[in-house]
Amino acid sequence: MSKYQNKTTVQSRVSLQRNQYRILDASTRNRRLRQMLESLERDNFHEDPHANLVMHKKAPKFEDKNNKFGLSSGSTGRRYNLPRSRLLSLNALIEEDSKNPAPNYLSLNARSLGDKPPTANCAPNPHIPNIQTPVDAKLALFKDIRPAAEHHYLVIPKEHVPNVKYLNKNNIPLLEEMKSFALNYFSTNINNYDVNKLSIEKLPKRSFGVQLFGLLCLIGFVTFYLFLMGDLIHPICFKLGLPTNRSDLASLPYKCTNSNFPLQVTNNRSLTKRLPNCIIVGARKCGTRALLEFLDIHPQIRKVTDELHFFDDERKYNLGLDWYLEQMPLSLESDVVIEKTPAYFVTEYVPERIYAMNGSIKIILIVRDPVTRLISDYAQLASNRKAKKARNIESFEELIMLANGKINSNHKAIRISLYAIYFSRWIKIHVVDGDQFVYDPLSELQKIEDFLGLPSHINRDNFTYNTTKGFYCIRTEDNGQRCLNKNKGRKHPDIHPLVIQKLRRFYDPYNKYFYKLVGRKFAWPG
Ligand SMILES: Nc1ncnc2c1ncn2[C@@H]1O[C@H](COP(=O)(O)OS(=O)(=O)O)[C@@H](OP(=O)(O)O)[C@H]1O
Repeated sequence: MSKYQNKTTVQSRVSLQRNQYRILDASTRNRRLRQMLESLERDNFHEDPHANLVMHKKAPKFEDKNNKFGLSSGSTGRRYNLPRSRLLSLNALIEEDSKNPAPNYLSLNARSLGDKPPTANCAPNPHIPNIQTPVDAKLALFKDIRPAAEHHYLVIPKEHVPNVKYLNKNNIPLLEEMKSFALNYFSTNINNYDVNKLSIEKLPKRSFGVQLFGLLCLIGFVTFYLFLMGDLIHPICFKLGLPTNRSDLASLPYKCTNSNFPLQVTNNRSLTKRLPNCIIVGARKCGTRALLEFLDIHPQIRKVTDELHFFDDERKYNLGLDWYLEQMPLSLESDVVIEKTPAYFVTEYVPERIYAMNGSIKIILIVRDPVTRLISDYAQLASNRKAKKARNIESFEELIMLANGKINSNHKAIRISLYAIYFSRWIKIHVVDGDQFVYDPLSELQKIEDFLGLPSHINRDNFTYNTTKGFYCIRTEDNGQRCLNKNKGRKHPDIHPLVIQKLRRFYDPYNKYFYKLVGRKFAWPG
């Protein structure tokens, strides 16, 4: 073979390889694109800004044998666990439901919270550190055992203030006293301190203060932290522990009053972390966030802000109920603690896990017109993909329809709107009309107060209509409004009427069956 021929052969081999590479590259690119879209889709299912719960670093490891709550970590495969991959035709669904009576969770190792509420650890610490200072009749001042600065002291009132959330303007004299007590100590004992570094915080659980006053079993004393040399500076009013919706703090110190708060709780010593006695399980994109925020107006409702995904996410569930409990807000025994995670409604093994935790837990489901829900889901997906600069955003039709023009009943978003197939797994469930909730939140909220056995509290004055957003928002104390963020109430894409019609036909029988199961009609077009 001549040198020239040899060179040509090598060249053609190179170009062949290049061609092969090109082919390979294209498929790799496709694969990557697909993976990217899939991961975007996964992301999309955690879109609520409150869904990004950071896992606690010190979360206890969960092992079945050590599980003091007696939960099993897996599904027992009961009949009410409809396999996720199987979409029953309506007739098959009705037949299956009629063959099986309502699920009975009594055989689960259920425990009621009322029996023995799990409490946070309030035992006195045997290693009480050196108290450095005067302890006057009303207040105590001592050095923090884990100082965040060279001089880091705490002032704690002996009077019981369960939590910063319970402060109101009546407590201003106490706060003033705490402040001057601290300043007095510093001016006589320490040089060179900076009064701007005085702050109020919720006392962290298991901190020295809690341990020291552990006999009183109080978590969340109001404490003054003096960070004399540290960087931790924030305004004097309540950085921690006060949900923003309840804050009307502006920058004014001590302006922590909110008429919704119970003013007198000083005799109630049972403020502690409790597992939820109510869960909003779904459905996704039906108004779960607005529902939670609006319910939180009630003084006896304590919400968990983040979507915890405890029961549907194996990683979280394996951390055990100790971890779950840790995420709960402080509450009184008479309070209702509510968590919301919309993925619970459609995840087959979740009901069993929830009822194993608490057999008498109250469940809330909010639903809306299935087609609008589906479009809302798509609007979110498209917006997330756009935000992540995805090159290929499928159209709504591409996602929900098969090439033969049929509805793609395996598409997750399509299935979430098939409320009837998930509904019968739940007991003690109250259903909220999400479409009605947009126009008249109060009537739906009042029904929930009733369902939860709470005194009626939420009223018309708690809301104000935001014409720009087209939604009700919470009226704040200064007559302003607090609305949900812009992820709620996105513009929906225009969908061809024929596609809408097809979807309506697809959902109609399932909707009718759902009405029957719930015992209530919804005004969803058929
Ligand atoms: N008061 C108020 N303010 C804002 N938004 C409201 C309100 N009430 C109900 N909704 C509807 O809530 C829809 C979002 O539902 P979710 O909060 O369940 O979404 S998520 O699953 O948590 O992502 C959201 O859906 P889209 O309009 O499709 O974005 C809203 O229609």
